[in-house]
Amino acid sequence: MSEKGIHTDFKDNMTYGEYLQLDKVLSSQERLSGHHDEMLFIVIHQVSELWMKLILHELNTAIDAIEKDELPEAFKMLARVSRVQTQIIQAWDVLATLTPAEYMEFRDSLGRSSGFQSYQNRLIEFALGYKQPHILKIYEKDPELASSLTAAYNAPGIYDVAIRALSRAGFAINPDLLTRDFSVTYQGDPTVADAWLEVYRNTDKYWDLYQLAEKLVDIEDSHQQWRFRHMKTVERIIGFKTGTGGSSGVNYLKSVLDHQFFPELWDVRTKL
Ligand code: HEM
Ligand SMILES: N[C@@H](CC(=O)c1ccccc1NC=O)C(=O)O
Repeated sequence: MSEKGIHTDFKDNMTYGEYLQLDKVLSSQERLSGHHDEMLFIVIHQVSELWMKLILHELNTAIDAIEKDELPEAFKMLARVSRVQTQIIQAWDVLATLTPAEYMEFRDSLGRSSGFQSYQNRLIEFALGYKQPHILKIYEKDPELASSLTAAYNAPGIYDVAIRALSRAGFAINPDLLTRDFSVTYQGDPTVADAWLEVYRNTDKYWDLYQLAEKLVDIEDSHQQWRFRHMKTVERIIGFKTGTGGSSGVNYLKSVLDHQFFPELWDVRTKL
């Protein structure tokens, strides 16, 4: 687990600012409009992107751990993801102090840029299994980004590896699911529903799989809360104006709330 020893260029007299590369981090808040409130807008996005970086780091390592049946290690990372999600959900309270009039003072200086282009948000949604072909087109002009996004797009998401763990634990999972085309968003399967039902009915016997399922529910729940707070904060700031990224705005953000990442983990609750 430890990455110690990879780097050999430690400096005895290294300072706090050098270690954290604060020269780069703290010189990256350029208010294009010069408006006072644009600082809040930039900082909230940068903080969110930094937390997304940690989410991805944990989520991708958790995916590898689940593939290796190292579930306790995965739980540790998924619990951390949940805590970080709490932070980015609460960040909306800070942004909500931005009034419509304040935002309109600098909105034009954002041009056509939009959170729609957040590369890390896409990677998170891919890791959670939400794949939509039109998303890759957003990044066509940047071949480097496009190729690493495509790799994540084609790779199994966390729910795909959880389904493979169910199969390894002896559940009769539809074999097509184990080697399916992972670039297609998972649509649900009765064999997976049956397996989770068995896990939830026999929690003592399948304690680790039950823990895994509940950790996944925590993460989906929080991801949806984040999306909902985004949608509602956007509504209070720009109402139903169209988005700078070219979408309908709030109505588009409402429509993505419909997607369920781990459908059987929600359905099982009705059956218990
Ligand atoms: C005043 C604040 C904000 C407004 C008015 C706003 C507005 C919007 C709108 C209208 C969209 C739809 C795409 C478009 O047409 O532009 C969008 C997408 C998005 N925004 Fe924001 N946003 C705000 C703050 C944030 C913050 C703080 C984040 C955090 C990183 C963020 C992340 C995203 C993401 C990831 C999407 C893509 C959502 C998806 O496609 O599912 N936004 N935003
Ligand atoms: N889509 C927003 C603009 C926006 O929020 C934004 C612009 C540049 C960088 C990040 C942004 N945040 C989230 O979408 C709007 O329509 O006002």
